[in-house]
Amino acid sequence: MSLLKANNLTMQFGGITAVSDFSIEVGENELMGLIGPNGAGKTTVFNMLTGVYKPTKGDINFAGEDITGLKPYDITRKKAARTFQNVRLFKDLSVIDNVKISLTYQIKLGLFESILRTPNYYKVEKEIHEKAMKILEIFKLENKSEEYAKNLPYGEQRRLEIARALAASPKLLLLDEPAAGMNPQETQELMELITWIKEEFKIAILLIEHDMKLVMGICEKILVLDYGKILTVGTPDEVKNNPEVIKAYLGEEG
Ligand SMILES: Nc1ncnc2c1ncn2[C@@H]1O[C@H](COP(=O)(O)OP(=O)(O)OP(=O)(O)O)[C@@H](O)[C@H]1O
Repeated sequence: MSLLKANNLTMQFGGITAVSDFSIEVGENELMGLIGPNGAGKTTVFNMLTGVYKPTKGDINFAGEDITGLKPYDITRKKAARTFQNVRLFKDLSVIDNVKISLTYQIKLGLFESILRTPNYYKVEKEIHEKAMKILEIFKLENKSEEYAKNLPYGEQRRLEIARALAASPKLLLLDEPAAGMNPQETQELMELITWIKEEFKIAILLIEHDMKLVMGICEKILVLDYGKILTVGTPDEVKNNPEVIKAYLGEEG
């Protein structure tokens, strides 16, 4: 069954059509890649799917509900969480607090309980702490839990961003160039981690990535965008051997 189904999404900025007639279906436990040359419209697609932009046309259905036009906050609550191309962390908070923020979104503690610090308040606080530490362990950041997010090396900041998104217990995780700026070894480790997350948490993942090795190595299906339009959708092998895809990429280099 498809978890995400978007039909004929179009995004215009003034006279520019950044994306036109974009449709996508992502299954409940599918790992899908969104690729395309620079400026093809990948981030614009993410921005429409996560409520940053309201599509000029088209509709988005997520987990059986129409989410077209909802705000990012509401879409995260409906369990679609994302990361950004440029890392967006709370840089002046500790590593663990970045994760805790996502977790507290989901916990309903009354104002009364928070102000009076009732026994339930401490119980919930402890649970949040333990859950946050577990998530940090997955991303091998448990020893850095008290460091400022801004002091982490770049590769670890990227991992922390994914950790924070995962803390929102998403059904769909949208990753915008998760391996950007990582060295080959970090990229390899991330590939394995993304596949593991998909299997362990039984979630769907949609990722934008320029690193072809990463995309081809882990995605079950790949959607190729070019000049705001879908060029093709298929398995890594189908996409790799598609002459139009080869032309679009060679065109970029030439
Ligand atoms: N807010 C905006 N206002 C005007 N034009 C925009 C806006 N956002 C994106 N665009 C334009 O839409 C087109 C697609 O941009 P987008 O960033 O989605 O591409 P991309 O495939 O993510 O590129 P890259 O791989 O370089 O990140 C570009 O021509 C871009 O200039």
